[in-house]
Amino acid sequence: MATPLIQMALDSLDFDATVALAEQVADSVDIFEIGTPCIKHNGVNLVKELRARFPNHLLLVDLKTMDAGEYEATPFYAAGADICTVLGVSGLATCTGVIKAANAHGAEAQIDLINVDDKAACARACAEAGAQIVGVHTGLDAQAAGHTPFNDLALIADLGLSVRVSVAGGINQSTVQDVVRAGADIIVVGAAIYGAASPAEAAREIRELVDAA
Ligand SMILES: O=C(CO)[C@H](O)[C@H](O)COP(=O)(O)O
Repeated sequence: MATPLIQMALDSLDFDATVALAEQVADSVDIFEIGTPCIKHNGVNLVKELRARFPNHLLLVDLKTMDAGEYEATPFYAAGADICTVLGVSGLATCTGVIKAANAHGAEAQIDLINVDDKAACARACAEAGAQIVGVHTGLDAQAAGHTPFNDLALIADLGLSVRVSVAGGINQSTVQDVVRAGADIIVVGAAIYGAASPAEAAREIRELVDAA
């Protein structure tokens, strides 16, 4: 199995702080995620800025699209996004719209399974529709209520679908090797890096743990 990719979630609202944080952790991560609050606050110009500064990193825009999939995602792919996210709860028509926009730009669509009741059925349907990535995701509010993504990751990874599986939701130094072993292809880390005293050092630790798993 290939070494999983590490995705750093940039969840600040501040444009300059987001760019500065990306600079600090760039050596240790593969994908920059522009988090949902961040992209809503800063818009497509932040995609262009990160694309220009980091031509060799993948760029995920966490749109969490809920409707008008193709229309909403198209300008972000055009600005340089490699991956945009769409909510599985939006339904297949919206997911298919984002997949269509991704394909038109030689890019990828990620279906976020957050709050989907039947995650296996949604993942299967979206894989059949051509999605490249499904995201197992315990959001920040669900984390605050004590939830974790680990059981859902095992469920989705064990389906053996022809999509990559991403996992997000409070992953940190003590759990990152477990999610590698559970079959995650993309590991998302936000607070464990940006909330650390040294984000650069925390990102290095995560990299070493993933590489050693
Ligand atoms: O998409 C998100 C919230 O909806 C976060 O970016 C994602 O959960 C990663 O952050 P953390 O590691 O802090 O959970």
